[in-house]
Amino acid sequence: MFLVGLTGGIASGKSSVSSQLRELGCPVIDADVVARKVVEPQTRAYRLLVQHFGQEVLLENGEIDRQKLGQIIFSNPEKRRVLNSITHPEIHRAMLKHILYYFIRGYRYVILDVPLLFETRRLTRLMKHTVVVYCDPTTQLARLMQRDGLSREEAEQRIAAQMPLSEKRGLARHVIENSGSREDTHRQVLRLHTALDDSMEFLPIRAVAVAAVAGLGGLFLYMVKLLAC
Ligand SMILES: CC(C)(COP(=O)(O)OP(=O)(O)OC[C@H]1O[C@@H](n2cnc3c(N)ncnc32)[C@H](O)[C@@H]1O)[C@@H](O)C(=O)NCCC(=O)NCCS
Ligand SMILES: Nc1ncnc2c1ncn2[C@@H]1O[C@H](COP(=O)(O)OP(=O)(O)OP(=O)(O)O)[C@@H](O)[C@H]1O
Repeated sequence: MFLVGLTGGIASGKSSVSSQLRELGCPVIDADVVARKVVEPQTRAYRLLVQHFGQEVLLENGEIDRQKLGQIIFSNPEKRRVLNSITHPEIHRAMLKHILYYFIRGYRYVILDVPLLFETRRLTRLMKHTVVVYCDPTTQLARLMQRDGLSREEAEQRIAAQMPLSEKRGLARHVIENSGSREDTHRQVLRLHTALDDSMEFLPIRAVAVAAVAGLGGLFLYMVKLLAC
């Protein structure tokens, strides 16, 4: 099995592309969804968040107030670093479990939708393919302001909290240009899907695992036979 890292900038269109890939039958793990699960009440990350950011980042029902936490961390790099140091190890652990699930089910590849893929070098090294969903800066800003109801200043702050999208584009093996129409993007997604389906596994891990188990089984039987003689 191999891993495909799908990334981009905030509001560049990752979710739109990943939902099209899901419709084509690809397994996709969404880091934003995982990130929400790992900070649910009773979790370790939740307790650490309350310890560091205080009760004021909680809603009345005890859940994390994501809007409030977002306002704090996107305007303060040090607090963002603290949030990342609490959540990222938990996110990576949970994603590994999802990957194992797909591995056991026999999928050839899994797509990881990770906004901060290139900001986290440890993860990047594990990817056979990297895909950046790109759109031009003006379009990105306009889409972000419209989708999240942010002022220009707030939206610019959030974009500045990530590695520049143009830099990410230079690091990726595949680029999906999403400044144009949804149809245009869909055509590129279809091409990417074909490329992934045609991609060879560098190391057929599944076959190696099966061979290793079969080999150990054979050795065991041989030993049993020897001892029985
Ligand atoms: C800051 C939080 C509370 C805002 O929650 P909210 O529901 O409003 O947004 P959501 O989680 O859907 O994220 C939206 C986008 O913001 C960007 N973003 C999120 N966290 C970060 C971060 N720490 N640094 C830079 N950009 C970020 C990503 O592009 C993401 O796709 C939340 O994003 C969070 O807990 N972030 C820390 C975990 C993280 O790094 N998640 C990104 C996936 S690894
Ligand atoms: N080709 C397109 N044409 C018009 N609107 C688009 C296009 N692609 C995406 N959008 C819109 O732009 C916004 C951002 O897209 P999307 O939510 O897919 O981005 P994202 O990269 O997943 O964002 P985030 O990093 O915040 O999770 C959404 O409102 C989406 O509907």
